[in-house]
Amino acid sequence: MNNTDTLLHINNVTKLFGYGLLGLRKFRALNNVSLTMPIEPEILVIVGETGSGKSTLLKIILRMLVPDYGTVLYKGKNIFKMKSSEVRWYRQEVQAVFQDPFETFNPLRPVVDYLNDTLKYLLKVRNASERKTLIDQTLRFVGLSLEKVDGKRSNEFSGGELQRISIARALLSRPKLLLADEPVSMLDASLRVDILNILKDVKENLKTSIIYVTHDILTAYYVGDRIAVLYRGDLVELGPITKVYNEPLHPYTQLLLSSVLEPSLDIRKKVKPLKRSTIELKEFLLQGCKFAMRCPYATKKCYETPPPEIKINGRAVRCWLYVT
Ligand SMILES: Nc1ncnc2c1ncn2[C@@H]1O[C@H](COP(=O)(O)OP(=O)(O)OP(=O)(O)O)[C@@H](O)[C@H]1O
Repeated sequence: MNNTDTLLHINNVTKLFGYGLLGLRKFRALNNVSLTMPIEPEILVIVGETGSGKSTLLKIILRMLVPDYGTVLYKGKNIFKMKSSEVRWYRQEVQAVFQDPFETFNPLRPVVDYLNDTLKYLLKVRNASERKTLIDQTLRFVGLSLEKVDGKRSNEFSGGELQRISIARALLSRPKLLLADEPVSMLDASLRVDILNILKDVKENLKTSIIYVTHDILTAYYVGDRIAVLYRGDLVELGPITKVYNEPLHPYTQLLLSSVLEPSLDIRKKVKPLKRSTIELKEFLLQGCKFAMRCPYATKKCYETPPPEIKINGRAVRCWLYVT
């Protein structure tokens, strides 16, 4: 895929973090991760358990963290080599919604001020009545209105309403890419589907692509077009979500899905239990496949040599099981 067909191209991105007493030794929180999103809108789900590198990847895309190796191209431009005018453009094009909407808004400020600020400072909309119109239009898109929101502070809204307002704030600049970091995990189950439906509308009607980060395999299936599975910084599997759910290739993906899919996946019985505190760093430091210590199929080679990326019917998996 060349750059003109590509919205986002993450190319061999590696992020090192320090560990140990002085933090002088390094582990790879992201290890040579490559991922491409096409220009056509899609919802790409990034799934993985705590510590798999999901937030690190999002922070890199948001330019909050700089990778140690690799590049990130947005519409062909290296996001870490942008001029200040390009950075402003990038902030309009790429917006984010976070897990806890109550952390997004200071309870002492009316929430509408945040929307106003985005229009004033990011988009330079100087006319106050134009700002009101844009705010009302965008709030209506998420099922609210300026009338319902005006003058109120965050503590006067439910979590679901506040998450809608966060999404509206992110949509004001008509972004082409929305990063949604666990946007429904703090909400009651009954409200989750409303927010997920808004994300689907954003893709369908505004033609905005979405990276949806989650632990939750069920909401992933509900919204996602493609899924990327991260394990200890390795992208272990990537593909269309229905194909991956119907036939997970990587033993870790099989394990993730076995908690929700019945009845044939018996891998849970075979996988070694995880003792998080001791095993996490050991896994990050493994030379070979990071899942080897838990994998029922692991051989000596899995511990020693990183598996190559194998392409199978429009999907990609990193596992020695598929190397013929
Ligand atoms: N600034 C940092 N310094 C050192 N280690 C870090 C730093 N940020 C993250 N890590 C470590 O990097 C690994 C990946 O963390 P990351 O937050 O990206 O995972 P995650 O998949 O987003 O987890 P969660 O779902 O809990 O948010 C973890 O082991 C984490 O402890």
